[in-house]
Amino acid sequence: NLNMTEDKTATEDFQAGKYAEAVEKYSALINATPNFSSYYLKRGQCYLKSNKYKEALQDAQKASSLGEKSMELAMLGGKVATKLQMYEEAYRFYKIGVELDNTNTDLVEGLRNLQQAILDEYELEGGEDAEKGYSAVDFCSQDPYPGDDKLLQIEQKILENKHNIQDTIPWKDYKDGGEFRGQASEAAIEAHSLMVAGKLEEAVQKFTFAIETEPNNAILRRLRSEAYYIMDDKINSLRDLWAIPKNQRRVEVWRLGGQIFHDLNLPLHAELWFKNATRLTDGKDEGVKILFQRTRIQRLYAPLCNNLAINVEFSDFGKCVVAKKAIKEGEELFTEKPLIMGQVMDKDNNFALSCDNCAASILTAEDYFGSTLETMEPDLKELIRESWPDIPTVACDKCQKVKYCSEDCRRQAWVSQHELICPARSEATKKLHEISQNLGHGVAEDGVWKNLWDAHFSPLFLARVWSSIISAAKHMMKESDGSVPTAEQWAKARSPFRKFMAFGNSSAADSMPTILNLIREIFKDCGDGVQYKITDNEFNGRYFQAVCNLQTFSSPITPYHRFMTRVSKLGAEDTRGMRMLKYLQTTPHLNTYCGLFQLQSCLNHSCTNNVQVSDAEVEGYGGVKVVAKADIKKGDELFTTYIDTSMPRRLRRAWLFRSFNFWCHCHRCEFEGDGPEVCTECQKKAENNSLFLACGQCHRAWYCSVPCQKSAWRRGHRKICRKTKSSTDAAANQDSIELSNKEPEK
Ligand SMILES: C[S@@+](CC[C@H](N)C(=O)[O-])C[C@H]1O[C@@H](n2cnc3c(N)ncnc32)[C@H](O)[C@@H]1O
Repeated sequence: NLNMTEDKTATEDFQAGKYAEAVEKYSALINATPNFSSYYLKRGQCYLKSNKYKEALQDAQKASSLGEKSMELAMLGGKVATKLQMYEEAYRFYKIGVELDNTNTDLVEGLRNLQQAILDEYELEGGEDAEKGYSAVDFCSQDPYPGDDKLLQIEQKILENKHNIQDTIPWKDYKDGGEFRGQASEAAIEAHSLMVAGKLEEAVQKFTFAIETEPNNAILRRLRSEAYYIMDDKINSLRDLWAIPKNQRRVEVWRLGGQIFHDLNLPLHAELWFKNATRLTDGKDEGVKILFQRTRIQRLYAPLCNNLAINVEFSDFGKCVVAKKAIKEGEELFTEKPLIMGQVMDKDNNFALSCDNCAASILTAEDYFGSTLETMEPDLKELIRESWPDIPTVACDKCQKVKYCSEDCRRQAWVSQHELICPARSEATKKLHEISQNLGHGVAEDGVWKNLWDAHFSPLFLARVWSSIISAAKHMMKESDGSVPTAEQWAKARSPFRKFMAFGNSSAADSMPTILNLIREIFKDCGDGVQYKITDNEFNGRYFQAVCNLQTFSSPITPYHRFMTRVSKLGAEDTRGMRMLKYLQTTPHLNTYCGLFQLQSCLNHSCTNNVQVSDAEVEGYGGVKVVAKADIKKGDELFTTYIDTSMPRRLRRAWLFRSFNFWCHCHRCEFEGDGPEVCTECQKKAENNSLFLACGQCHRAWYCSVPCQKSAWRRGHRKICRKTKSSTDAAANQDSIELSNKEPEK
């Protein structure tokens, strides 16, 4: 009663515009009943009115973590998060409203403002003019992988035994061969002319004569090597390069040698030679760096693509997936289970109902039917007892919180990562689990409850990456009876994660200090005398690795589905099947996880994607499958989509930039325009308030003239031009409310 009176006077203060007084009263109410979401919501509204956006957002987040789901909350959180430029957070709040009533005019207005804010930021950053593609090769390292030295020795044996190329070739009394003398010089000039004229065999003969006269001339060797290479005689070509002493090999020598090793399928040598070419050019020769990455990507991924219709290659935007042969629409291209998986921040997830190691659902009949199970007809109960899959669910025996679908999964998880991050291990691990449960909220160092984490994946995911690296290194250390892991063991433990690129242009360490400190605390002492210090750089790197590569997925087949299958197989004479159906109306919610997938993460984004990534069960694990959405020609790149592609061009691009840090370079972005003010083809601006005409078919490109329209059509507009459907008309008119009710796929 006391609360009701206080609440009433606080509301009166609010209505009278006395926000400070109202805040005081709501704060007192919150102190008395800290778990009542409505007071946070009301106090948040007072803060909003007083332009105290941070405080308002904290209250909205607290109300949300207490289970509040109302239009008021959606509007409060959406508005203040937009003001604070926390667009993903704003979108999360507005989605609560969309689920309640997506026609609400305030909500539509709020979403429009959110779109505008994102677009404004895009313009502020310079929009199209500021776009600079990143250089993918610049953030791909050329460091060797652990074990590369041994592979190099094996290649060396192949070179000696199969190609008869020995390690050392005598090269005595070398004189710099800049000046050719007498006969050798004449022969060399003749040979060069023959080479230019395409008379390669004669050129080789002349070079051979010149080399016999002056055997230690590096230039002659290189030229003859080039002639051999054009004649496709790779071994002789290589012999000449090999004969040149290392300190005399110029960039062209290292590059050509790298190419030959690549062609001979000796990738370790190819990498070594390209690396030397990179060194000699101070890393300024993009071409040679790309050649290095092509070789490396092929050696790392060819074994994974052996029996598949796809290959992984290296393109301008880093790795990409390419069709090895023609692919038909609907064809399944590959399935994959994650290298590592973790939780995503979704309030609908209940992780007690799935296995923390393989994502399989561990839903019991009791979980699914709830109290109806008690009142069900006995023969149906019997059917459930007989046919609902029996899952030997176990909990971690230390924390009793994390659940697994089997003893095997429990053991696997413990050894591979859970031991170090089990909530029962320390105060820090406990806190990190709590923050994850509270969807990223918790008490910061300053004692204030706030949002501590700004990503759709849980901070536990990052902790899991480190714990799996440290666990692997410790395991190797123990196997070799060491007292600390060696540098090689650390490198081996980290190497699986090297496949995932990381790119970001902010500092996660600066914006999420509480989480960084907690994670540091967790790994400060990893047991057995092993310590791990996480630098800001490493934190940022792993964070952006997750941002750029994580894919959400669910384990799609639950005990409910298996039960359904069994029920559907009951004969027609068995009436239990029909009677059971009425209890099976609701499909259970599938917990969403995120994972790093080695092949799937090589798929680039396009706003006209030709493949679709969806959930799959892979060898008993939750995973993904990739299916062709259209016919794909041999050699074409495969693209997935990371966002809702019904948005108009500018918004798609701004959204991709904000969420994934890149400006989309897909075909559709190239051949669609932003509006009638600028010619999509030649970028000319319309003058005197006149606007350019739109493509009559798709209404998504505008041209200043017929020649521009024709040129665009020829260059590629025809590939993306589709008749605009009524549902996307709005998007074409910059009026895209689709944003509000479609969830980005990634
Ligand atoms: C999951 S990875 C895709 C594979 C990536 N190319 C690699 O080398 O690992 C996502 C990253 O690829 C790049 N990317 C993907 N699609 C792109 C596109 N349409 N335009 C520009 N960059 C793109 C971005 O850097 C993005 O963060």
